[in-house]
Amino acid sequence: MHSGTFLTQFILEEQRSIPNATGDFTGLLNDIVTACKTISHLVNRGGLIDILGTAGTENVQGEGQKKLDVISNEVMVKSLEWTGHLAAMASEEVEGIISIPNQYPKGKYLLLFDPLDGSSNIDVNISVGTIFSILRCPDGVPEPTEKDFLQPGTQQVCAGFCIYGPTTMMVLTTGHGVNGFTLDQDIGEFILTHPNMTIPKDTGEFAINMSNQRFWEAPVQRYIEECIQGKEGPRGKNFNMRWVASMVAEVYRILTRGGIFMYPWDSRDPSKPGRLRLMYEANPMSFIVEQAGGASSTSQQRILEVEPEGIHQRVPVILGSKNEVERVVAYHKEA
Ligand SMILES: O=P(O)(O)OC[C@H]1O[C@](O)(COP(=O)(O)O)[C@@H](O)[C@@H]1O
Ligand SMILES: [Mg+2]
Ligand SMILES: [Mg+2]
Repeated sequence: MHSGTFLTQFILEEQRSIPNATGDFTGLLNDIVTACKTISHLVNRGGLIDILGTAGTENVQGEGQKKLDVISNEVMVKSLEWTGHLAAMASEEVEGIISIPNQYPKGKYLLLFDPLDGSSNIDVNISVGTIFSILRCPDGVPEPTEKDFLQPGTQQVCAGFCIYGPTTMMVLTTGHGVNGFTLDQDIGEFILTHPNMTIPKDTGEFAINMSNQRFWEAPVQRYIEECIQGKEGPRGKNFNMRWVASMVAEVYRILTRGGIFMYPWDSRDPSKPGRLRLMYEANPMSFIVEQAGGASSTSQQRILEVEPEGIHQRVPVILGSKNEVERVVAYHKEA
């Protein structure tokens, strides 16, 4: 595909490469694109319309919801429930499965999404995004339940994220590499601007929330300590650090210039396996990172092979440039 291709055309071309394709998948992706364009518009309006600040409610994670968490969740559900491509949905902001109202036809796909990623950055005008993962609904299941969603990340049909930053971009994979599209606000279309995004195997840039350092396990302490020691230390090279606190922005940076992003297990709340959610953050981002030549691990196993136990379960996340991720995993094995 040459740069300048419209996303709609790109999706249609992809569909043509799938034997007996019905157009269901293409239709679903177009619905998601429409929802993200709507959220992009709202995010961009910010203080001009009453969408900043807290909603005064809590989600299933026990986190305070921002108005935009609730609004973007509503936009996703309302844009997708009637179109006939989905059997059911699941969202970071909704405890149970979101079923398709009876008046609408059902489709063969399951959608999981984080409607607004990087919520702590909304009010301070830093990039946020939407993350999504598409699975097939098991055959013969008219009314999917949570267990039908509990498929390992290797079963994803498609994963993507939209980042609402200086430009609005959509990053997608259907298992044939990773492509980035920029929203042309003038014509309201996503245009292919970043074909075949790939992550360099090596990097000199790490991203982790350093304020949690005292709670990390020894292998993570060792890895970060060695990065900080730089040229004078065992790594013999200097490292730079970044932390945006929006996973979409961290992953987009890594897709653009490499790097390693870590949100490891920490002892702040030992009962919690991690901060980030497997089904609508770690799995879609891991599919994208691996398709771009990177790696993604819990420190013990490939994230995409984790057997899910619940739609809101959390996992430790270490992803990015392959050689660095493998080094962190090796430090855990040695420990
Ligand atoms: O506030 P912290 O500990 O730096 O965590 C930041 C992380 O939390 C998140 O904001 C969690 O996602 P949500 O905003 O969707 O809840 C990630 O995007 C980000 O990487
Ligand atoms: Mg998130
Ligand atoms: Mg979120």
